[in-house]
Amino acid sequence: MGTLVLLRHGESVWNAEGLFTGWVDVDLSTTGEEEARKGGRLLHDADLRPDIVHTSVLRRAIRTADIALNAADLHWLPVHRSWRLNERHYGALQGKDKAQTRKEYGDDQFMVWRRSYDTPPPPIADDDTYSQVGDRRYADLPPELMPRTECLADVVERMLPYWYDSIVPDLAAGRTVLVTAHGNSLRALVKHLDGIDDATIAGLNIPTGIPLVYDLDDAFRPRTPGGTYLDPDAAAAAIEAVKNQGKK
Ligand SMILES: O=C(O)[C@H](O)COP(=O)(O)O
Repeated sequence: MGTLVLLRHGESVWNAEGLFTGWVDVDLSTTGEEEARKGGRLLHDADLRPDIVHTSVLRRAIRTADIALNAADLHWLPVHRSWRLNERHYGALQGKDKAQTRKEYGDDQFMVWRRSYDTPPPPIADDDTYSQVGDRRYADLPPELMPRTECLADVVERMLPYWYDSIVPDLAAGRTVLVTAHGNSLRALVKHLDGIDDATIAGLNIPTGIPLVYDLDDAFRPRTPGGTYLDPDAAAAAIEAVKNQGKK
């Protein structure tokens, strides 16, 4: 029931520099801003008109929604933000260079930290420059919910309440819903939607800035498994680039 559009934020400054980002609040690069505009134009050209937007509390997703909506002439839409749509907290890897980490710890450990379903990176110390402890935007979060690291299973667990409580009701009301979020929070959502098993999800990557459209049935399951990218060729190339991060 309803149409769901998923949009990963455009390239961020730290994506461009090859750094693990997680909950660090970095901005879009100029390439990322252009990707967001292109994402909005793709929506417009496909005649897809979201009625409502859900995004994280991180600047790269918020700005992507803003730029894309502006390009689609939908800048006036209501937007809801939640920490539950944030990127996966990357623990002590936040701020670290992906290629260097891969060299230092080896391919296997690197991939376990990036893509295993249930092994989180080591936790970040509260006094680390890239810790979010004390960040005002999380002041209302019960302390036991504030992550110091997360694996994808943790993201599924904290994202799903938002899916059921905030996004599904919009879909049930017949709205077209745009979710502008992050590589791993969207992987968590796609895992749920498509019923992907814990091992197979390791091979799924989400490209930046290309809308992925899901037509949902009455049980809020995709009519077309995997959904449809509005620019499939660009998506395939960008997916390959995400996969190869850290291999420079
Ligand atoms: O947080 C990050 O570093 C990226 O946005 C996602 O990174 P990944 O593709 O290495 O998980």
